[in-house]
Amino acid sequence: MIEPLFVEYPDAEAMADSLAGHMALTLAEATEARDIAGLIVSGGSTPKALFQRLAKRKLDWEKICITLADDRWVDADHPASNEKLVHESLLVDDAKKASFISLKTPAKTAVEGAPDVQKRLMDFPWAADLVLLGMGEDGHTASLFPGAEALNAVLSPEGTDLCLGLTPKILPKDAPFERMTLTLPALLDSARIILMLKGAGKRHVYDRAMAGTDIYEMPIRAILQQHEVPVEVHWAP
Ligand SMILES: O=C(O)[C@H](O)[C@@H](O)[C@H](O)[C@H](O)COP(=O)(O)O
Repeated sequence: MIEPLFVEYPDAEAMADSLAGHMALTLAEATEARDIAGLIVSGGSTPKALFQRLAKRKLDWEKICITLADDRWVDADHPASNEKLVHESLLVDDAKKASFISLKTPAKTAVEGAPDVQKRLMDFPWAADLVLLGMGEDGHTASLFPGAEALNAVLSPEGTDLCLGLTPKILPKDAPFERMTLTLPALLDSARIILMLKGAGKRHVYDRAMAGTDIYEMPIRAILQQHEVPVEVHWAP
């Protein structure tokens, strides 16, 4: 196994500053090389400071297409919506010119909404130039939750779906909702993956993920232990 590059920062601000620089450079290179860039970002609480810094970068934002690695099945104005976070923290100022593909439809459930989201995602400029992921303390990433009924389907390397609706077996207290998630093959259809982690707890979870191989127990392993896409792990206390 090739170990991911592990970068450690003194604090969360330093991590956000540095990652905003790295991501801006990758996006600038992509818009220059192929006139379009594809960026997949995660929600949750960790990336907000990074989004605010990235939004201030001078980039050809109109050539950048952004979507989410996953979202909670709530309306885009709901406080728990990842789309809301992206609209308020990343798609501001100049970055407003970027195009955004939402993972939410008016369908009642994410499972019912998945075919429409799949159609929208066909317009994303695959392969993604950059995927920004987070990780939960249970070892999930995007919404690839351990124990979820649809986990087999979302992790299947032969799967042809870009996204699927899924309900976490244990609903996270801060966001107890059904999810729409990109599948593992969609997340791996990318040139570079950045995993952004904050706090001692996640450092411990990361070490545990690297110490075992069962991707069903800790789905983040399917990202950390694959050989197709280079992964960098960025951590701050
Ligand atoms: O919608 C979500 O919850 C995510 O996209 C999820 O995969 C997130 O990245 C991790 O749960 C970490 O979340 P925190 O940054 O809030 O710790």
